[in-house]
Amino acid sequence: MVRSSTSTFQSMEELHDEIKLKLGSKTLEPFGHGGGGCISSGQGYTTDHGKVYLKVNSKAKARRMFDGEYASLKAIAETHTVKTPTPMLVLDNPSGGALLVMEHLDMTGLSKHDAELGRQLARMHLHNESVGKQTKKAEASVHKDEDAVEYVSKYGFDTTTCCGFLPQDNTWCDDWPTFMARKLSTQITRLQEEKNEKEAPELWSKLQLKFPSFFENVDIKPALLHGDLWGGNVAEYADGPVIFDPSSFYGHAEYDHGIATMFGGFSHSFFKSYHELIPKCEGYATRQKIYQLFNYLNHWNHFGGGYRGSSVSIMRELVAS
Ligand SMILES: Nc1ncnc2c1ncn2[C@@H]1O[C@H](COP(=O)(O)OP(=O)(O)OP(=O)(O)O)[C@@H](O)[C@H]1O
Repeated sequence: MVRSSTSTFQSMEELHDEIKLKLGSKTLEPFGHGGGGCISSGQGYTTDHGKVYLKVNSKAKARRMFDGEYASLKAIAETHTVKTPTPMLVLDNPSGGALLVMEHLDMTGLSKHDAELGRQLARMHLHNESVGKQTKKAEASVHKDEDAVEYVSKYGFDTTTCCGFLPQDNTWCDDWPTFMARKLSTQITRLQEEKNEKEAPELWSKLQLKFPSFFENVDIKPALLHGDLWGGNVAEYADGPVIFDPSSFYGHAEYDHGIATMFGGFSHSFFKSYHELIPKCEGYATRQKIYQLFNYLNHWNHFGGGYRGSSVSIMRELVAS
């Protein structure tokens, strides 16, 4: 992986020359149709070392978004549990915004590898815990491994990551309910300030009081999360399942199921194989509402009032529970 500086370029040609230099490739030729998702556009290119995918966004804060995606892809890849495109470069774009260069994968919709993705996601969620167990064993041993991966004992991430294009406050926190309440609070404050919303803040002030009760009797260990695991961010390629476009942080493993169950795309086999490795804990269904609430609020902040009804009704339900 090659990380860039924050230099800017005079033209697209210069930008392409910079990418070629950083990738050590003489060629950089577009292929196929350009594409992209709701937030950014993208294009595949051939290089001397294989195919790469350039994800481009012209927003002023695109650099922060792509730095977060780069760090997330890297963290997931380092668990060796589930395939993600290898991130290569983040560069400022001369015409505004930024771009992310990553490995190109020929992806198709998730179908025959759905159960395998369930297993692999569970292994990714368990990875930090297993690092913790190995660390304890190593502490008791006389042979020290200087290169051993370190256990993460808090909730958060070293880099700001964006769910959509809005930044998530990943400042490290010792306690999951506090971290999760802060995530919700940030969304509510934005609605209050930017959309003059009144009812959601009132409901949140009531919900906050009972918030810790939703997490009683659950042993929550920090797990590396994808952070935006909707059906549009999972796929399969020739060798198995793929997850992409993450906005990672260390949090409660159940969090990744929140958005996964909002828009479909995940089968019974996916959840069955996941729960064979991480069984459901008491209170799972209620906590799913909390994790979905974050995503409804985040969609409301991104895309407008179409998500207001779902957000407010979940809050009312949780307040009354
Ligand atoms: N590494 C890659 N290789 C090949 N195609 C890719 C790659 N990354 C993304 N794509 C294609 O681009 C599409 C959109 O990608 P992505 O989800 O990263 O965009 P986005 O605008 O950030 O997302 P979203 O729609 O989730 O908000 C994917 O569905 C896929 O078809």
